[in-house]
Amino acid sequence: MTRQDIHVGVAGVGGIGLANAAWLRQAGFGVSLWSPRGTGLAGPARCELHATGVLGGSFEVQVAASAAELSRHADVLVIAVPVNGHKAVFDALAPHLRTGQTVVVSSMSSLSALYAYELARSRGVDITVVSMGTTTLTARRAASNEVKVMTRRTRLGISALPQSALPRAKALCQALFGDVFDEDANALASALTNINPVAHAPLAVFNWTRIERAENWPQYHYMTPHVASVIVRLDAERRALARAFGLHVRSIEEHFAKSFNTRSEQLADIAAELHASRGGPPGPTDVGTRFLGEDVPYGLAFSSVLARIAGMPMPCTETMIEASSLITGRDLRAENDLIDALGLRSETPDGLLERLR
Ligand SMILES: NC(=O)C1=CN([C@@H]2O[C@H](COP(=O)(O)OP(=O)(O)OC[C@H]3O[C@@H](n4cnc5c(N)ncnc54)[C@H](OP(=O)(O)O)[C@@H]3O)[C@@H](O)[C@H]2O)C=CC1
Ligand SMILES: CC(C)(CO)C(=O)C(=O)O
Repeated sequence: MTRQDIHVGVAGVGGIGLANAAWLRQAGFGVSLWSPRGTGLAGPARCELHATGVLGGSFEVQVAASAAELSRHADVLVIAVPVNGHKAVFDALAPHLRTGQTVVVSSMSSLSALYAYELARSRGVDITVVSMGTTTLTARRAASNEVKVMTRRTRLGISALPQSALPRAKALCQALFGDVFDEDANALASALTNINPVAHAPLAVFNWTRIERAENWPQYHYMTPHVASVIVRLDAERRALARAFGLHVRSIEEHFAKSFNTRSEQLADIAAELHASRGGPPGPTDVGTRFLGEDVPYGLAFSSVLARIAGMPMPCTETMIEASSLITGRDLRAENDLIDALGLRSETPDGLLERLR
């Protein structure tokens, strides 16, 4: 099979969906894009996508009008929407999935990959679901068909459901995205590897007035030493939670070193280094930011439920969930639609690990 014979359907036309599409086209793969709620990119059936930054060029991609159309010709599906949309996107795709397809979830949180895998199996369809706890590229959408690609990560973790599919799934991802993948123990390790919740929630809460006034604030400059110290405490709880499930996940400092080649050891110094070298990205300027609206329900609140079933306390995580809910005026714990769909509250650690094999 040559690259032109492999067709990738990308769900999501935000920064990551467009960046993945541009990357895959320049690598020679066929690509279709789908805007799940229909607000981001509507027909015609083809469009020219423009990328700037670390990946530059113009690329022709196909535009799918529905989940059915996206899946019809796709060998691989890439899910590139905030986790708030994962269940809805999988529910829409489920009737159209075929045995043998691979679904790549990037980035994956809250075990959304397990939801997709079990949903397909309940319909008698055997797919492989690949989880990445982050993205291969970082990017921001500039217009409906324009993306600024900020960085390409040097290493990131990957896992597969079923676990036995990992060697084949890793080889496929290397063909698609390059030789940048390390193996995570399972999908829970990939979910807990996602450091956005521990980094983004304090950044957003402690810079809230900047967000509310829509100021231009370079986010690593405002990851000040005291804010960094809160992130480090949340990160310690995230790693302790992983250990309670017999898993090792790398620290936030290691994550930045692997993602962006930073050299400093302490998080506050890493933030200063990133600000000096990149000057950005700018922090969010919208009170609906996914830094709280995605990362608290699907990251911190998910961890809180897992901590309860593992019988361990997460005091800083709980405080941050409450502070985020208070400032947004939302019950962010209640916004996660995967926890109950996966039956996590009544699960046991061993039972959950068994489902991830
Ligand atoms: N951008 C980055 O550099 C990084 C992003 N990530 C993660 O990658 C994922 C994608 O990020 P990014 O592309 O920046 O996000 P965006 O917010 O830009 O994604 C927008 C896309 O997601 C779709 N979408 C949003 N909410 C929903 C929903 N509730 N249901 C269905 N579809 C929805 C939109 O659909 P429509 O077009 O129909 O409006 C649109 O296509 C997120 O989980 C993010 O946390 C992780 C690390 C870096
Ligand atoms: C680009 C980066 C690293 C900023 O926090 C990110 O992870 C995101 O936007 O989700």
